[in-house]
Amino acid sequence: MSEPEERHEIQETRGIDIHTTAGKLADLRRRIEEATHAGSARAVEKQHAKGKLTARERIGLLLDEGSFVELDEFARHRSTDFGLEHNRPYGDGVVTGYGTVDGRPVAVFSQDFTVFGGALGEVYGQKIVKVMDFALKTGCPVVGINDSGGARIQEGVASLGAYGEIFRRNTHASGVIPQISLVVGPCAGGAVYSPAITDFTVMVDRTSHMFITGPDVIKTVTGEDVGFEELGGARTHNATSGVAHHMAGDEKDAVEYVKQLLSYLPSNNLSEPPAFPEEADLAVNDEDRELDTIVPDSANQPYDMHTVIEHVLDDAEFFETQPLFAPNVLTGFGRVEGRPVGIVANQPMQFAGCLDIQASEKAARFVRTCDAFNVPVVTFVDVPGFLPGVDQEHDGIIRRGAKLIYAYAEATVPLITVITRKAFGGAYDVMGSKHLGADLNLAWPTAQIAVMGAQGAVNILHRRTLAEAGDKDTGAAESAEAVRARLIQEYEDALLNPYVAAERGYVDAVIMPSDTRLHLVRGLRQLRSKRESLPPKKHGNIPL
Ligand SMILES: CCCC(=O)SCCNC(=O)CCNC(=O)[C@H](O)C(C)(C)COP(=O)(O)OP(=O)(O)OC[C@H]1O[C@@H](n2cnc3c(N)ncnc32)[C@H](O)[C@@H]1OP(=O)(O)O
Repeated sequence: MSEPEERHEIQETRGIDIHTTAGKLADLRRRIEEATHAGSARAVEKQHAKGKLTARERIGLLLDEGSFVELDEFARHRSTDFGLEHNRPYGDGVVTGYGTVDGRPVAVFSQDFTVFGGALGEVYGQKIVKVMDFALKTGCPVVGINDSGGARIQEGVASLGAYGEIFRRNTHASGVIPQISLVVGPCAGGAVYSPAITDFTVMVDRTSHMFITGPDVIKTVTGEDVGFEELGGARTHNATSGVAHHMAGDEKDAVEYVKQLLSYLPSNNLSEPPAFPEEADLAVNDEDRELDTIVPDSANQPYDMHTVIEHVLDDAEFFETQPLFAPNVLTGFGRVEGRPVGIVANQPMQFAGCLDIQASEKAARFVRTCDAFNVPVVTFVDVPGFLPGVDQEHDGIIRRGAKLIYAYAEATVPLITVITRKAFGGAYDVMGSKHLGADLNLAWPTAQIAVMGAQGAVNILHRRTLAEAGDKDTGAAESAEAVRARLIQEYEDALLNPYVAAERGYVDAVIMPSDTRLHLVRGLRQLRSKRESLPPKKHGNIPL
């Protein structure tokens, strides 16, 4: 049936005369109704049975009530292959538009699995591209809600082209407007690269899957047996691959996380993150004083860096990103005096806080996100160095660890670094050091800023003395162990402190731990007017 015939039939059956104004209005209402229920009742039921919401229900959860304005509601494909001409639902399987989150403008697209399994065709792609361009022009974040079987097979290369257009928009929008991906169903094949380019990806435990090639293809090609969950479930991408930034228990939790994330980010790179101006009480209180005893006497004993972070942030609220990935470095947002800050911190509870490949990449990406979106970075340092190991070397710790240096060195947002304990070797330089451009570098009296720890240093510096002491162990005035202990003590007293660095201005102040919040408040206030620019260039060449 041709399109005019089809339309005529519908009008007749519904008793609408589109030659009258009332009829035209009724016709619009009918079309809206049809567009709103584009997926079959059976498909919606199946969707709910899987514990998943529909595309429109998700938008309803995300946006402020009544704020959603839909675009391209009546767009539909014009394909004629494989019988597609008989199935032309309004919207073409994706709901796009704009609205507000906490009163702030946000653009959104929400893939509708109940229509063609959310598979992306030419028109569907054009809708996404249009809303992304709209967001870029108006300077508002884009939230992409992904639940799709990927490229619409019937539309072939037109579908692949549409993906390419989306990837290009993702790239051009990167660092201009925040882009957040909610993956709430399948996201397969090359389709995964759109979320991968965005700033944050949130997945839902058990119902989200991301993979380039699925279990069947893997079985055929490599013989490996793996299920969807293990291959590309939320836990895998949160804990193992680092693709995702949050593993939500359900879709409500996922949407809540996205809303909170947005609250720390500006609408675009030319505006400031939203602030709740409130003046901090600068008097040191009992809670602040708890930090004076947090660092154990023994350098080998860990403490939880979360506690330090929570003590300096407003209401002790630390909104962590990627908590399950590379837990030896902590990243996330918080507020100081109502203004967002990004936190990067070594975590002595994991691998003694060593930096490894995953931690370096996690922190580097986070620093760059903060820098792109005008969020000051506060860094807490307790790092014994880079994690030793053949795997680390062969997997590229040199190239991949360099990303963190690059990220700090090119960041022009306010940078404040607090060394709580160890800052050894290259890791000292990497973790927001003065030398990479931090604005204010503070150290606690417990800081140990040196090339390496005492054991390693004494072994190298006093190898001969220790060997001789070992030879004479029997009957010597001073046992080998006593010699070692004395040399360690000498090294610690001479070099394992913050004062050698302070003498050189590498740290701006040695502070009481209990004064940390006070220093952050004052420093961040002062740095609000910071202006720094880098040499003009097309773009840098970060070691990828
Ligand atoms: C640059 C991008 C390149 C790419 O995207 S390459 C990747 C291409 N996509 C894929 O390989 C995934 C194909 N789909 C699947 O494996 C499964 O449908 C998937 C996503 C795991 C979901 O499985 P189920 O939950 O069991 O759902 P289902 O299979 O019954 O699908 C529901 C309806 O959606 C349809 N569908 C799914 N993926 C499609 C696609 N790519 N193109 C066209 N139609 C597609 C599927 O035929 C089914 O339709 P119907 O309800 O039976 O009419």
